[in-house]
Amino acid sequence: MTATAIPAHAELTLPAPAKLNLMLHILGRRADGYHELQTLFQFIDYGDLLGFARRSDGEIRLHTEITGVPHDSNLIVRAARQLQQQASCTLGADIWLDKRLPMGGGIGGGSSDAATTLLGLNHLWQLGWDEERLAQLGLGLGADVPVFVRGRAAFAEGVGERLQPVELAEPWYLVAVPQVAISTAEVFADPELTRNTPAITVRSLPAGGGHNDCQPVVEKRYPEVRNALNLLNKFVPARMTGTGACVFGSFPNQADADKVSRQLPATLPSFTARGCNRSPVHLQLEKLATEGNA
Ligand SMILES: C[C@@](CO)(OP(=O)(O)O)[C@H](O)COP(=O)(O)OP(=O)(O)OC[C@H]1O[C@@H](n2ccc(N)nc2=O)[C@H](O)[C@@H]1O
Ligand SMILES: Nc1ncnc2c1ncn2[C@@H]1O[C@H](COP(=O)(O)OP(=O)(O)O)[C@@H](O)[C@H]1O
Repeated sequence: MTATAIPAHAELTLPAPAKLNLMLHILGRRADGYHELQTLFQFIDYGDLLGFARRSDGEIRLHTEITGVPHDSNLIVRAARQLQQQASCTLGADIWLDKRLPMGGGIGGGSSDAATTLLGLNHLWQLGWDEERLAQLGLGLGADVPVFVRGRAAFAEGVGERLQPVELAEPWYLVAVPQVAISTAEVFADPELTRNTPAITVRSLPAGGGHNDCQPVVEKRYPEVRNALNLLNKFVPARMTGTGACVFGSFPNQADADKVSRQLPATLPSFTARGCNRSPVHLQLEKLATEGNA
């Protein structure tokens, strides 16, 4: 990836935060092969940044390249084009991305970029779409897009599209990034995956907050993830997010999280960030709306 800073002439700059799956239970497999899940999503105050500027010629141009992701396959471009088409909007957009989130790590960078694009262009193009409509469009781009569009920590069911907002503690997290790419499809296709965890309700979360059914399968296939969990478990109870590879632990404050981060080996990069029940992108858009009304 070439690091293109967001230029000064961007009209709007918005964050695209990461998410953690604090637990992820697999209840069964649907007829279409997709898995029924129950998961708890919380955002962290760490992520990518996107810059937007209107174009009058209707073109959608992402000016930042991500190695291995062709321009037209990038979720940002796909989100922008679908919104433009469905809203019959004649305006286009220049878009810049400051990519900070590791890709394919289970922290939802691509989905969050797509959601921030929908929210940002809805604002810039003055489309007036509500979150419900944006979330429905987002679901077609990926199962995790709706929660980023809604911007509230949530208990999710189905493939992640049925969302119940929740108020969780907002600790500091240390997120360790094992240097391995994991295919979500491969994890869900594993014959050893547990697919029959009994359903719970958001009011009956098990002590310890549940578990991640994908973790044992990933630990078995990827020693890098197993080692990361073992290392982090020496300091704090550690868990994997999504289908991996990232693993995380929670801390009462930033200093404690940073201290452990510094003790991890250089072969295991990590970062620390605050958990948040409201997505930073929504807070920023609300701030803009307040300033606009002032
Ligand atoms: C399981 C989660 C939890 O957040 O994992 P992460 O991607 O964040 O790690 C997500 O919901 C992932 O959703 P999403 O990111 O849309 O999944 P995709 O990459 O499109 O899925 C790739 C493949 O995994 C399988 N798949 C995915 C989701 C699901 N609920 N059941 C499945 O069986 C399907 O075979 C699908 O074709
Ligand atoms: N803007 C984007 N950012 C990251 N990945 C993208 C983007 N657009 C498309 N992708 C593709 O989506 C895949 C999953 O990305 P990502 O959301 O980072 O993973 P995860 O859901 O595991 O956190 C990437 O490997 C990449 O091929």
